[in-house]
Amino acid sequence: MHQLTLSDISKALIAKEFSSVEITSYLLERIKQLDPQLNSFITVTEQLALEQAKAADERRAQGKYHELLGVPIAHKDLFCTEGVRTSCGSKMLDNFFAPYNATVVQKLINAGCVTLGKTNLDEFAMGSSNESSYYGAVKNPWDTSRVPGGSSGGSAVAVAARLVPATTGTDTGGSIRQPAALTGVTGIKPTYGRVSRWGMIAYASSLDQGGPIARTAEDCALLLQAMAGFDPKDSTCMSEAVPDYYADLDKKLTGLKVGLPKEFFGAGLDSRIASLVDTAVKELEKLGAVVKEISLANMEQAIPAYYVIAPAEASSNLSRFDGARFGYRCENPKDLQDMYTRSRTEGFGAEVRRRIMVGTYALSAGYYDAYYLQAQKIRRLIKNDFMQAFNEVDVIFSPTTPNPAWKIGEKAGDPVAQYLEDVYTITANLAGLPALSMPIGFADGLPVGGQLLAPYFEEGRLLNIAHQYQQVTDWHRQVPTGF
Ligand SMILES: NC(=O)C[C@H](N)C(=O)O
Repeated sequence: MHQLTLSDISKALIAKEFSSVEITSYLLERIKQLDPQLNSFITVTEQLALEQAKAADERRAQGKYHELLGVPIAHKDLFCTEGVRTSCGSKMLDNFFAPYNATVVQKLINAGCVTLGKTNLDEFAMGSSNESSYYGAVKNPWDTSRVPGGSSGGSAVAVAARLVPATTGTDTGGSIRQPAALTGVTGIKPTYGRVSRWGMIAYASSLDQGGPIARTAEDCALLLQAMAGFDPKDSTCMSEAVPDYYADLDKKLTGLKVGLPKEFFGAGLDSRIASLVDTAVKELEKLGAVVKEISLANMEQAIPAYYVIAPAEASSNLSRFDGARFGYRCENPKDLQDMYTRSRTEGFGAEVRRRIMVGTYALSAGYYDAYYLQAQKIRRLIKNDFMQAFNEVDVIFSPTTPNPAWKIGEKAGDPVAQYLEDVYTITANLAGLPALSMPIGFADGLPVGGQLLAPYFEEGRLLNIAHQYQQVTDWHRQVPTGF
């Protein structure tokens, strides 16, 4: 049963081959047995899941219909879930039980999804390896001595290890696509404003975007359909109508113009990944695509710009965690100042503290012009590069990451080495564009992802291309040994 995809499960539930309670109990048991070696869940909501599954079966018996009715999923533990711990991977929120559901969570509940639990992540989504979680590192099921990527590492691993057919994730600089690539699954970061951020604990508000992680593009389409759409509670959420992603999946790719940005294939790219991207491009050509070299000239500036803007926004967003209103408070504070200082020092891990300090510095008087303002100017140049490229091509293709999964601990002492792993993913966030990662092969047994980027609100195009690619390849069907 665990090898079934989200859409297989949806169809089987509709055909009454099994009930939601049956598939839910089965997966809960599987999580119990297998997750101790992976650590992909922070909280398993067994009782809630069984109640929701029972309710879904009852709704179905009454003739109610939704593709997702009774389908089990899990949420990255930074989406607020009513009455359930929402930790953000931090000691700071270890005792925080959200009093309400994030819009994404509520929309999926309304559709009839069953919540199996909350998945592990880098603390406050800051990281590319899932090692910074207060709840411990997540292991990659393809090689448990390696990282799964981050920050949505738990979400990607739970899908890759067949513990759950699909999960939600969030992506600020690659947090959906990079772990999807490193674990051999499919994930899409929608256009900024496509999915509501209400109830998603904020990291960098101008970059954060929620999206689905699943085994196939088809499953991502199903889930995104239910997640996307206008929300009056998020002022940056767009009112653009949500197209039928599922209906577009079967479109042929004849004449599709695919751009290969030359800057994404330079120094630093693992040669095994370069050759897998090459093979994937040939596959797209066989499907009718026309390939063209393009240039995204300012891409080299993306990492420095992102690692000023994201920490700057984080330093502001995380100021609310002061020991007074939310989460962790230190023992026996001497006075108010001592409470703030010790609660924050003890409640946040090293990487979060580093980013708060970098961000506070970049925003402080005298340095604002030198760093933050410059970074914003680069951001605009990167967006302009994309706009120009999309005058020439329909979609851009690149590697998702420069390297496959590395050993746990290997880059732990060198934050910049980790930041460099985001080199191909962060431009989409800086420009606000939709981007998808799909499995395109293996480098010595480790999964490799290919990234597709499209113009604003063209999520349907990305899902269509990935779906067509997945009809003629079987990388997404490979299963890690033992799962
Ligand atoms: N949140 C993300 O998208 C991950 C990114 N590597 C970061 O640490 O900012």
